Amino acid sequence: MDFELESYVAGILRDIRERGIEAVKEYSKKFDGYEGEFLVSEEEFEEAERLIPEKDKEIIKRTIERIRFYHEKQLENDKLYIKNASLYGIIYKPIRRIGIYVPGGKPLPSTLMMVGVPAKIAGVKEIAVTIPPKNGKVNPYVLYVAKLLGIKEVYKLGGIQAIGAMAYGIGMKKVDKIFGPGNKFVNEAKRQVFGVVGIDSLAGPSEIAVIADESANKEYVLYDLLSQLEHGKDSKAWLLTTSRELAEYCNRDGIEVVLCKSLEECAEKANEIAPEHLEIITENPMGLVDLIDNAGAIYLGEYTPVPAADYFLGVNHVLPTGGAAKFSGVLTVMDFMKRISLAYVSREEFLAERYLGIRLAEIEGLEMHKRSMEVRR
Ligand SMILES: NC(=O)c1ccc[n+]([C@@H]2O[C@H](COP(=O)([O-])OP(=O)(O)OC[C@H]3O[C@@H](n4cnc5c(N)ncnc54)[C@H](O)[C@@H]3O)[C@@H](O)[C@H]2O)c1
Ligand SMILES: N[C@H](CO)Cc1c[nH]c[nH+]1
Ligand SMILES: [Zn+2]
Repeated sequence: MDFELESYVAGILRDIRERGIEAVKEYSKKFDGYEGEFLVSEEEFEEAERLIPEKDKEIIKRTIERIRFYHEKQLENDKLYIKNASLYGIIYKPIRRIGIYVPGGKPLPSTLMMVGVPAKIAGVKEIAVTIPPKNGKVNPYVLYVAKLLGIKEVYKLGGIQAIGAMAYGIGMKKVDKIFGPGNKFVNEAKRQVFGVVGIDSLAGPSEIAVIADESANKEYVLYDLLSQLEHGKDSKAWLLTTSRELAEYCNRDGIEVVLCKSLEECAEKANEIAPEHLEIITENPMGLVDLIDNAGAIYLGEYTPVPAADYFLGVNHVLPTGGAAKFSGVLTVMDFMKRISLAYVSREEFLAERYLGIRLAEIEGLEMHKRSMEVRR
């Protein structure tokens, strides 16, 4: 836990809560050099669309199709059953209003695809998007993706101030849950507003761990490790290997190399790290899957590099980091839905079984609970 970061972010969030839009404006000016309207106008959407080459529009559409294909399979049906003429189960309802944070230090339109597509499949009605502006503008590809997904509410807001604005409803209608990854400031702000709103997961600075043996192609492994370090100075990369030669080849700045005696030891190291992404490039990658409990995503073999998953495989690239893969997982369609417990009990079953509740209410000393069940005829 980074206590300095915690109190730094808490101070800014408190200020935003207390001073509202004035504070949001000040932090936008300070951190993003932006002064002006936050909501993106219709003209800005149109200008963005004009800027994008037709070929790129096709790339984006095809990628969205692939992401949709993968995610449609995740939608769960209500689970209901009837017993003694009573109805029991779980029904699912989409969250009404969500906020999507799109990272903007290096703008990531692919992240809006990864969050927007499952949100739409789940049936979320209202979506607000925030992204830090660059030179006063939103990345045109992000606006084009928003347009394709039918999202009209995009705000030029980044960092802690974007999370505060979405959580407390400042300069926009409050959202019910915030989705999307970000740097350490964004991630910590999301962690701190949890409870005021929901959050998807702690999806902070990118990470990769690679388990590889002597059979792995050294160049492939090295580029995969470097790919995630490219996201920023807080990103992490680990190589867990049984090959001394590979260990030496990948011994570069930013890469933590662990030479292990066996692949089982590599797997156990991976479980301790709980990396966002775990690549397994060994002779028999499937053979290790059973040994892995903690990873946001597991990618097997030479042809499943993380960047392919980041962009075009269709799998989701919003994943837990910083060890959060020990208790949470990849973003799915069901993160955009709430479970609601449903019961419709028949008189016959109620009267036959209420003695259980009546006695338990006596054990707990809750008289009105007991009466509620007793008074019914
Ligand atoms: N885990 C995942 O699923 C996942 C997916 C995609 C990207 N990522 C990560 O998202 C991150 C994106 O980071 P980014 O920086 O490019 O964009 P970002 O939008 O997350 O952060 C940029 C914003 O941070 C704020 N900021 C910067 N310095 C600050 C300071 N000193 N104090 C307060 N606020 C400050 C500014 O408002 C700035 O606009 C990367 O670390 C990347 O690895 C993670
Ligand atoms: N690797 C990031 C997730 O950690 C996702 C991403 C987006 N663009 C490129 N990469
Ligand atoms: Zn990436």
